[in-house]
Order: sequence, then C-alpha cells, then structure tokens
Amino acid sequence: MEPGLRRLVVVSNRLPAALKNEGGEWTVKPGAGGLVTALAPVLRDRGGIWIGWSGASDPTVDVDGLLGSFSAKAGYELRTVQLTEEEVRGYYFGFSNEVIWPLFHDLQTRCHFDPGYWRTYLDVNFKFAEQVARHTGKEDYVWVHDYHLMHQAFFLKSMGVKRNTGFFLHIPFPTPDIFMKLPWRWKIIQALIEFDMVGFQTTQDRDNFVRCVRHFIPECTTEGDGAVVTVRTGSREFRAGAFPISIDFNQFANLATREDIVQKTFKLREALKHRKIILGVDRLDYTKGIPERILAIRTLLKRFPELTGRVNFVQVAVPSREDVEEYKDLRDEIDLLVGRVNGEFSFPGWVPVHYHYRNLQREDLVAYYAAADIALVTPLRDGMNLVAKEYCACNASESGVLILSEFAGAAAQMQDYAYLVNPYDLEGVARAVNRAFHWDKVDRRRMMVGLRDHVRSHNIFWWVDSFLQASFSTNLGDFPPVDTVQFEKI
Ligand SMILES: O=P(O)(O)OC[C@H]1O[C@H](O[C@H]2O[C@H](CO)[C@@H](O)[C@H](O)[C@H]2O)[C@H](O)[C@@H](O)[C@@H]1O
Repeated sequence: MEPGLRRLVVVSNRLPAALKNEGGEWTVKPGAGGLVTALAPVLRDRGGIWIGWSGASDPTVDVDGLLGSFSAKAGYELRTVQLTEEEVRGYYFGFSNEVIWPLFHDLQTRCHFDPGYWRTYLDVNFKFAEQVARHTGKEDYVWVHDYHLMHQAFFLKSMGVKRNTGFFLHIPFPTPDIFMKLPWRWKIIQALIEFDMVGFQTTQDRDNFVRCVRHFIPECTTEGDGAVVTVRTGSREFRAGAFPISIDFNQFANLATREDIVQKTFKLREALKHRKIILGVDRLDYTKGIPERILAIRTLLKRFPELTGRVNFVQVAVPSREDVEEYKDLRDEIDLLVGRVNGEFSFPGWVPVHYHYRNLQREDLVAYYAAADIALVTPLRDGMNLVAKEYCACNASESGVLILSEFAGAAAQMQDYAYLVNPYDLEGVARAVNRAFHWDKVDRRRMMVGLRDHVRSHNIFWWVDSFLQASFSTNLGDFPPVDTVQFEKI
C-alpha cells in the first residue's frame, strides 16, 4: 500500500471522548481539543482507530457500550485501555505528572522520583502496547502522542510485533544537564529511538533530544539540515523532526465574528468600562507562571502609576489536576496574590485583577480573546502554548498585542510579530505591558496581521500533514528548518 494512504492508528493517554461521572451516572463527553479536530477527518477518511484510556476506572461501567455509540457517530473506531485506580495513580498522576511533566519543563525540584511510579508506568505502557498489537496490522501507521506513552515502540518490538511508528512529544524536551537527573534516563532514550519518527514542537527540543541520544551513544550521527533529520545510532536509523502544533484557525476566527459572540464581546468590554483589557488564560498549572504574572501586574502599577484605573487584568485559570497537592497549593497562592494586589491598588469603581477560576465554554473564551487589548502569555516553560495562537485567530479587529514568553514553544514561530519577554523578569514584563498600552494603532495592526497570517497558514491541518508526510517522504529536503528563538541581550 502507498505509505501515505495507510490506515492511521492514533494512540494517546486520553481518547477523543471521555467518560464522565455526573451525579452517579456515566456519560460520554466528546473532546473539543485541536488534536481531535485535526485527526478525526483523517481517521474517518482513511479508516482508522484511536486507542486510549476511557477516563473511567470503575470496572462496572459499560465502557464499550457507551463509547460504541460515540464511535458510530464519529466514523472511526475507538479502543479503550482499561486502567485501575492504582494504575492511574502511578502512571498518570505519578510518573507522567510528578516526574516527566516537571522535569521536561525544567522544574526538577518539583519531581518525585518514586521507583513505584516508574514500574507502574512500564506496566501501563505494556498494557497499551498489547492493545496496539491486538488491533493493528503490518500495513497500519501507528502515531503515538505524548510523554505518557514513550515505551510503545519499544514494547511492540519486544513482543516481536513489526509496525511503522511515529511519536509526537507535546511538551518540551529538556537539555542534557536536566534530562540526566532522571533515574531512568537511558531507558527512556532506548525506548524513544525505537520509533521510526520522533517529532517535537521546536528545533530546540529536537536538538536537545539528539544531544541526549549522543551522550549515551557517542557514535550517533545525524544527516540533514531541515526540520527533519535522519539519526543513525549504529543499530537504529530513525527520523527526528520539529513540527510546531497549531489550531483550527478558521474555527476560532469564524466564532469571533459570529453575531452572538460579537455581542458577548461588547458586553464584556462594557462591563469593564471600556478600559484596556490585559488577558491571561491558562490551565492552573505551575508551569504557566500565573503568580509571576500577577506580580508583574503589581510591578506595572507601581512603576507606571498613570495606568491605575485605566487597565484591567483578567486572569482565567481553568481547574486542572485538582487532586494533586501541588496544584491545590498553587491555587491558594494565586488566591492570596490576587487578594494582595487588589487590596493594594483598588479604589471605589475599580479593581485591577479580575480572577476567574473555572472552565469556560468555548463561546465565552472566544469573547474574552476578542475583547482583550493585550494577551499576556507568559509560561515559565511550555511545549507550544495554543492560547497564543487562539488569541490571534480571535483578534478580528487586528488591534491586539501578543506579549509572549521566550520559553513557550510558540515564541520560535511568532517572535517577529509578538513582544517576547522573560516571565521571570517582572520589570521587563511590566515594561512590555506599558509599551503595548501606548502602542500606535498602525504598528499594532502590522504585528497582528503578521501573526494572523502565520497561524492561518500554519494551522493544525498543516501540522498533521507535515508530520505524516515527513514520516514517509523520500526527500527530507522538502521540510525547511523551523525557527529558533533569538534571545535579546537585556
Ligand atoms: O490535562 P492532561 O491530560 O494531563 O494534559 C496536559 C495538557 O496537554 C496538552 O498540552 C500540551 O500539548 C499542547 C498541544 O501540543 C501544547 O501546546 C502544550 O504546550 C502542552 O503542554 C493540552 O493542550 C492541555 O489542555 C492539557 O491539559
């Protein structure tokens, strides 16, 4: 079969539909993320399967029945991997979120290197690989997503199952000095090099990975100077590439100009008395730099007191991993900081920080994006950060300013038209916001048009095509290099 027409099998921790227990009853909720939007049509057209965890650990739930109806409507098969509560604790909350997540975001002091987590991670990866082996054939292309499932190709090989495999890491890949802290570092490298294609968000991530491989296998060589290179380690030859993920630009852009959302946007601006809106939208996670951002707003009001009463900082924090102690502590820290800053600067009729800790409906999120004059996207580290791209897609007025962390993957692509900042530099962020506040309309438009053009052309469909084409192409010269961030000397 022609390589590009093979059946696609997507493997990820979460399925595109999740089982949720609401008031004692289990229901199926379709996922709304960009990955689902992009992959669903490919799976439908070529025929395909999505393999993942259902989200339910209760053995009495009729998982297949519930997901069967979703599958029939979606037009592709879903196969679940059933996990016990203990497995979810060790593999997902433990190894994935308390070891790999902080380490790969350069926050090694937050890691809990528990050997029990590692063992459960391997057991669960083996369980996934068994399902992949069972439901796929030699002609299929198996595309594995993210750090939860780095051992898929390795276990398939150990079972003697030959499959063409690709892996995409959605989070950053750290530099060797950080990666080497991982007690199971060699095992992870050994597992990753078993994929035929290993994809990253940025060139920097790809190069960090290759440097780590070289630490263990000094004879490792690379060939190519574009986004995708061929890596040879003696026993193995595989590809490693940079594929910056994106969003469905048109979906966001169309929503932002829909009449009811235009009304919502106007009402939001009216409620905030048409002051300039500075917006932050994040999952509540310590990698997102929310406390630092609130402190930067405090610095802004101290250094530029003339902005008092003229701006509103709106921070939306979407609840996440609420059972984990560190996330509870972070929530308390943010509550406290918001209270402090508001206590320090508010006066009758004005509070500087509007803080919303909740899940927003897509329509409300788009209205916030469309209403915001400045988006403050300042993660301490981020694989890509799709909020940056969603903001641009929704900025139909083409008058907004994107202030973006140098440490978000998105910075490499957006640096020419965004205002890049170091999120740890509170004074620098405050200066950037002040400049953006005073920025001339013509300049703002020029920057936003540049950003929108880029996200429009490099959208999520472009991303899927690039990854799949690069997996099969005979000419890697077809994939031009992806930019790297240029740090300013400040
Ligand atoms: O909530 P989880 O299931 O634990 O997943 C964590 C987050 O994963 C996704 O973010 C990552 O992928 C994005 C798209 O490639 C990337 O922009 C981001 O930097 C990565 O962290 C997902 O988008 C989040 O909603 C999940 O919460």
